[in-house]
Amino acid sequence: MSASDLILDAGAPATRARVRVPATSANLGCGFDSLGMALTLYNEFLFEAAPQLSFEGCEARFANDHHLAYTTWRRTLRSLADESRGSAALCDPAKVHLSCASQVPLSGGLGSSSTCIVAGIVAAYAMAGVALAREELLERATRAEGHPDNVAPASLGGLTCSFIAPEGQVVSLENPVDKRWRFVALSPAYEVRTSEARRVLPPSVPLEDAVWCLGRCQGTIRALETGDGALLRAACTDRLHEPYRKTLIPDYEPLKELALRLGAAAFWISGSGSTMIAACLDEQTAADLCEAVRQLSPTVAAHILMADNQGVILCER
Ligand SMILES: Nc1ncnc2c1ncn2[C@@H]1O[C@H](COP(=O)(O)OP(=O)(O)OP(=O)(O)O)[C@@H](O)[C@H]1O
Ligand SMILES: N[C@@H](CCO)C(=O)O
Repeated sequence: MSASDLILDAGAPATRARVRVPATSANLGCGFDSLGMALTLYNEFLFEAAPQLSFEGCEARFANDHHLAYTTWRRTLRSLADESRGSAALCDPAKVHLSCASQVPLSGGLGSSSTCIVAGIVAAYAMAGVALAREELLERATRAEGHPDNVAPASLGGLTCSFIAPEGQVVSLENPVDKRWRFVALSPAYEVRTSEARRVLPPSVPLEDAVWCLGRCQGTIRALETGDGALLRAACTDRLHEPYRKTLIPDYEPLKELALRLGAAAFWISGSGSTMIAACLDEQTAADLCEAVRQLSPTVAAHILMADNQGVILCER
């Protein structure tokens, strides 16, 4: 195994671990359930041995033993102990303080659940002192999330194209994103749950719609890699999920019309929504769009982001 295959080196067992995980935009239009990209918006989680179980920095509804980062951390520690790997002696799952600093909106579409899952796994390995290989992180995180398109870029950074091989192995191909791209994330105040957004999809799609997306996927990857706005405009449109899901997002049509009129190269529903992304090739277009969105839809939060080409990092242990 080469050093680049490792997310984390083995070390001494530790009583604390602080992990930072980027937000992610899945699908990128035509790459339903396979493309994803990490963005410069972060959730940070500090796990620390404490006299009792306690939570800080998260909404009251999550401050309990069902918190997704906590349950993932606890399950991962148990599984490492079952496999007799590392030492969990310093971290009693019932006695931990979880402190969260969250930038990723909870309205959905920017991979907030993946930040919890990836952080819980990395923190458990760090505290047990076990080395973590990228394949192992991808497989554990995909099993927990159900699909790899958010957890892969959250783990590895950049733009990833992922699929699950017949033997169950998660394959994820990384592509760096051109630094000129600015991604304007538009997050309405209302939430769209992934489960609800999957329910509105048809069980099968016409062959021509599947074909529509195949070539466009490669075009979208190339355009994001090279900063080719005309190619992104031509390639980045979808027929597999957006036509069905836009009905769940009342702001979709007016914001798409506005973004394309002001010069964005492409506009997509981020993940399963409700967040939407406008891809712009320069800072000024992105700033103009934010200002126009403030006028048109003041309840929609607008963030100008870049691609994160790094993925999860262990900040301290
Ligand atoms: N910061 C957080 N703290 C605790 N739980 C969280 C947090 N973020 C997400 N979750 C859990 O994940 C659920 C949201 O997952 P969901 O997949 O619907 O949204 P998402 O990951 O933001 O969207 P998408 O996968 O479309 O990008 C929440 O209901 C909660 O259970
Ligand atoms: N690919 C997933 C991402 C959301 O988690 C979907 O669109 O349902």
